[in-house]
Amino acid sequence: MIELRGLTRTYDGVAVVDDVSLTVPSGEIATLVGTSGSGKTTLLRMINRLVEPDAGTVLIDGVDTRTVPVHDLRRRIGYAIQGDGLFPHRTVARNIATVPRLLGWPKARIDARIDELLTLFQLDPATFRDRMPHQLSGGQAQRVGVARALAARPDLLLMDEPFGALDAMIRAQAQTELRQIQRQLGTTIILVTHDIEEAVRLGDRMAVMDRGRILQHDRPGMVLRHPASPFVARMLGTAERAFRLLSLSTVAGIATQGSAPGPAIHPETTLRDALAECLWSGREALPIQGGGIVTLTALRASAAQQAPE
Ligand SMILES: Nc1ncnc2c1ncn2[C@@H]1O[C@H](COP(=O)(O)OP(=O)(O)OP(=O)(O)O)[C@@H](O)[C@H]1O
Repeated sequence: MIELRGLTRTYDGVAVVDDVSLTVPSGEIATLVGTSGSGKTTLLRMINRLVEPDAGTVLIDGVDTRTVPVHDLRRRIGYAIQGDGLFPHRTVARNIATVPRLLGWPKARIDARIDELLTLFQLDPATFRDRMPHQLSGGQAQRVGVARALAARPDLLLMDEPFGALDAMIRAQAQTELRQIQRQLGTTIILVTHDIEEAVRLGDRMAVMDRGRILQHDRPGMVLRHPASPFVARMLGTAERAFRLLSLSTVAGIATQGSAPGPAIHPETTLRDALAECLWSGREALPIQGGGIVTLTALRASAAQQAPE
């Protein structure tokens, strides 16, 4: 579990992070969204002490991070940033190996880990292991950046816009991969993003920041249904809220028996995507792979049920 208590950081007399407290239970993903300059990156960097707080404490599993030598702390915490932050003169393999080498892992274990991570991120090890960062596309470099952050299996992973340079398709894929990896390893993740969709999709809880303060911190469904203020509602995109809520559930939950014409959809398809498919193809119902159908009526009923009173 990670606990931030009363964290404050001031620059030029302005508190850019202002008395922020936040608890993230172990094995959860907390997403952090907010206006530009609201202090998200500063808050994240106070956790691994790349920025020292002026006040407040960070506890990781009950241990005050000030009592841990900074280099030990940074080795234990994965950190993936926008851009990728790769060392330009090191191969992909050497980049991924950075922390395992510092920790003194045997070479065979490091090599196996590099191949495992490259495969996980759909980068063929034989092709990519010896490439230099400038020989990668932006999206490939970002995936290597995330692989490097995960290399030593950190319990805590801090991510600052890690998927910013990915196109929509690879981005969705990278998000799914991150979720799978996180579930497998039980990693606790704090992820800063500008993408509300990403925050809703990935966050067990999401925090909304403005001017150094957290305005709301709750399950995405709760934030969408009950934004704490008109400002939060605007941030979430007032007109988009209904669709974002629909993207939190899959058709498996509202499937009924029956048959319907046309191509079948996957049971994990979100209600939002199913609605789009109904509208786009002009169908009143869609067959689901493996049996059952989802109807437009059920989609509308589900949307109405989720709407705030
Ligand atoms: N080293 C610094 N010196 C002075 N001011 C700083 C420093 N680092 C950050 N700031 C200021 O602190 C505020 C918060 O910055 P921060 O990068 O944490 O915001 P952010 O929410 O991550 O922004 P964005 O979404 O635009 O990336 C900004 O006004 C920024 O200009």
